[in-house]
Amino acid sequence: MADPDSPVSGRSETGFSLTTPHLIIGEQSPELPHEPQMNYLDSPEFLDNNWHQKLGASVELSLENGIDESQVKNTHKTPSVKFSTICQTFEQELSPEASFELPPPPKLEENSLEDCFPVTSTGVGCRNGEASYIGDGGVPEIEDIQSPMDICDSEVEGDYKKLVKDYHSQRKELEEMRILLEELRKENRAKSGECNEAWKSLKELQNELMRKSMHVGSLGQVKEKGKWFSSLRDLTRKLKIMKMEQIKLAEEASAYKKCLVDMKEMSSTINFTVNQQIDLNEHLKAKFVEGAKERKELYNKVLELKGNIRVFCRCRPLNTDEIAAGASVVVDFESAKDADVFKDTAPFATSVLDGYNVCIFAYGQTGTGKTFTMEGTEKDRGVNFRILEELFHIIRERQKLYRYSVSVSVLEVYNEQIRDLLGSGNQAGATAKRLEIRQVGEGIHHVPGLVEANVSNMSEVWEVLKTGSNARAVGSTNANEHSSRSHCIHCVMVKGENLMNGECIRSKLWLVDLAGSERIAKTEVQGERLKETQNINRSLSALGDVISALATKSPHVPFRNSKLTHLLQDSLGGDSKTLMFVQISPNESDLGETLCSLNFASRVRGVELGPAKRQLDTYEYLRYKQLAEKAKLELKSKDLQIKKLEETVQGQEVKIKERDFRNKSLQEKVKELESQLLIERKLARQHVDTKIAEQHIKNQEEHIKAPIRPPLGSRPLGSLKNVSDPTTAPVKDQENSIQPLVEKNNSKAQTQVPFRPMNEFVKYIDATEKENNPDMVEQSFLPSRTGRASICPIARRMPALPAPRRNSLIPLPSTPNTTQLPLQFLPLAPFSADKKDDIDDPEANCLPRQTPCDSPKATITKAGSRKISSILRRSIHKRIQPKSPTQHMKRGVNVGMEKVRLSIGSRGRLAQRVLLSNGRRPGPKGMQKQTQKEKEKERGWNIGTVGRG
Ligand SMILES: Nc1ncnc2c1ncn2[C@@H]1O[C@H](COP(=O)(O)OP(=O)(O)OP(=O)(O)O)[C@@H](O)[C@H]1O
Repeated sequence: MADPDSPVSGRSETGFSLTTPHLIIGEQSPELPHEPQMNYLDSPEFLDNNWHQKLGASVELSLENGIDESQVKNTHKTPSVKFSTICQTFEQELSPEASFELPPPPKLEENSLEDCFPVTSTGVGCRNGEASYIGDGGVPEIEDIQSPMDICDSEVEGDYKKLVKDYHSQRKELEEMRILLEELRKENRAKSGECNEAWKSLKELQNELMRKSMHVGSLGQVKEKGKWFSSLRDLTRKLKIMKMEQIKLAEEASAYKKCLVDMKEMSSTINFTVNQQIDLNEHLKAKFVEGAKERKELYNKVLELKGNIRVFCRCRPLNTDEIAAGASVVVDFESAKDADVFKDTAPFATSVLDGYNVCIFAYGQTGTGKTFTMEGTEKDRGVNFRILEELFHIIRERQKLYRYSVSVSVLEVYNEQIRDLLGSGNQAGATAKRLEIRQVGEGIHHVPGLVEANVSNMSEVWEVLKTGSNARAVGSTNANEHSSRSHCIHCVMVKGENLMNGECIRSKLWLVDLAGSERIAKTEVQGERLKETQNINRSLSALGDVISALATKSPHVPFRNSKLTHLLQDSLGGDSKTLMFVQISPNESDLGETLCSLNFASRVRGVELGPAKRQLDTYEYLRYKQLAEKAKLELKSKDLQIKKLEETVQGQEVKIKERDFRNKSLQEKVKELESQLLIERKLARQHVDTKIAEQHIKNQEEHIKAPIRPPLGSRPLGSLKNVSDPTTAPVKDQENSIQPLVEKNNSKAQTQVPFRPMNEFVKYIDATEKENNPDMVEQSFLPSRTGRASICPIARRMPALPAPRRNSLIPLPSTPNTTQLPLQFLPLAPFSADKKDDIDDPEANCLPRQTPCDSPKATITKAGSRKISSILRRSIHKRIQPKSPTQHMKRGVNVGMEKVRLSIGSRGRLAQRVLLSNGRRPGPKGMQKQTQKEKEKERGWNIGTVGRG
């Protein structure tokens, strides 16, 4: 509703309202003289004069945009409605809400004629030159007038009668005019009601149009379309990234596949070759092992046949002292002269390297040559050197098949004490370290802290042997005596590994130079020497006991009865080989000792140790077993790694397949979205095109069907006779009424406003690329695509601003741009009741002459107005959305239809409303923030309120 305080809407001088349909009262009031040369404002002739160009402003009316109040204030003049001063002059300021009602005619005074026409000599005249109503009773009839003979002559009488006659005629005409005026009032009331109804309907139409527009906008889903495009771009970008990743993964997978195939081929080839070699080696190994085993068995069988405890008796020759003393030789055997003792000793070296424990010791009386046999001299090497030499010789021979390590320890047992001859305690002044025997395993005894000198060649062996011999001599002032009262033991420890089958052995070679076995009674020693002799005899007796136990296969062997037997436990048992040298003296004086030694040798010789047992190195065996298990675990881990690698490759392949599937699904989704978008767009275009085409057709039909209502008030009161003349008046009026203004103007509109078909716009927006390209904004058709028309009474030429893109299909606000509008849509000229002012005003000549109210063509106008009203009602009831503006005029009532601008071609961008009237371009948010009052003003009617400036 209009603001009642507004001077325009509340107290409009024209009686028009911004929000209500208005009535236009023609310029020709009854008292105005008829000027045939003046044209009506809305006549085609007048329009041809381009009078609107002289007008200062025009306002375009539409439902969506009203006229700014300030603009209305400044740009129009509101005429007042005036009727003839003869009849009545009034200025009625009509309220915008109230219907247009003419004020009631003034009551005629019955006696006014007498006042107006006093019976004087001057006759009837007008007061102040204005006509007055004369009552019926106050007007004398011609017959009733008495001729004043004294004051009037015949000439005056004639004038008087003529005046009376004119008075009567004018009185009749006045009555007719009153009747006509009453009819017009009634018709005015009816039209006002219709206009109100039409206004209400138009408001409903406006709301409906807004809903439709919003619906169309929602159909387009313009906002969502932007989101869709952004989502499409994101999806496209993600798709590209995923495609790149897919390509990389595919390349990696193919490389993995190739590598895997190559690796498989290589591994299969290598495995085949390795398997072949393994089979061959296994075959050779088996053969070799069988051969070696056979050799060992045969060799061991030979040794067994010879006896595991072999006893050699060696008799030294008489020395120079004995020869000088004339000692006799009691021992005589041919082999005693054979010095080649070591020939049968060398095979024990092979047994040591094969893993057998060997014990070689020399037993005999003091000075019989035990040390000479075991150690020898530099020119004549003893058993120790020779057997070690033989040992390293065999090692060299077996170096391709076996790997050996040899270490040598030198110790002595003196008075039942073990002494390390290679240790630091053997130096002068040093305290000898006491060593103990420990059993570290089943049948394995070890002396903790005993120095083990690693040797790899005979020079090293010789150095070790020499060191031990020197250490043994340091401990006594008399080296010969000391050596006779202690057991000197060389322990050669051999560790061997069979390189073919990994078999390891750990064996010992005991080389023992025993103390002299003299009888105590013979030596008659006392004190410390007796103690030494007792210890020596005890140890030798223990050795005899052990050998006796072994010979009798006693379950208990007393190895621990002495340090000597305890040390030699590993090599005196049934698992070892033993060689004993029995040293005897050939001197007759030593015969008893020689017999004792031979008896002892006889007992040892009779011992059957049984088959020897190989000393396998269980430690190395366990170690290699652990290594084998570790290798198996590593092999399993490698297999697991290979399996994991294969699983990884398979997983990558699965991922690639999943990504391929995902890419395909995304591509299909993108295609679906694009197709859906195109369909939505086409539907929106078709909908809008259909609406536009329907509205255009209906508007054309309405313009064709709507007859023009003859203007009212085109004649003065005095021209009533022309009305009565049916032969002349209709001819002239026919010129204005035959061709409706709307129709004429519509023909011009068709030439001036070529409504472009929407297909022209659609062809620019079909390309999807242009949708996404913001730079591709339509340019050429934007100013003309508006297709807007105005029903404003006055148009003003304004340069057309380039229409920006729209965000929606919401109808745009109106614009005063009328450069391309058809003339029937141009605003009407303002009505001015003041004729003088209008005449003086040069622009007033351009104003239309409205149909006077007293026009004899009132009946025709009424019929035309009824037709227009019926059309209007039908159009309202049909709720047609008027796109093209229409103009309906009926007896000064100018009913304008809103125009709707529908613009399409957002092409994927948010459309924007275009406000051409004031250059504003409010966005959707700005439009929403408008107050209801402003919306009503903008969407309201503003007919006749513009262009007056
Ligand atoms: N077969 C032999 N040929 C020549 N000389 C020998 C032989 N055997 C021993 N002799 C000489 O006999 C002497 C004594 O020898 P030897 O020291 O080896 O005897 P022994 O038994 O070790 O004495 P002891 O018990 O005191 O150690 C040495 O001078 C040595 O040269």
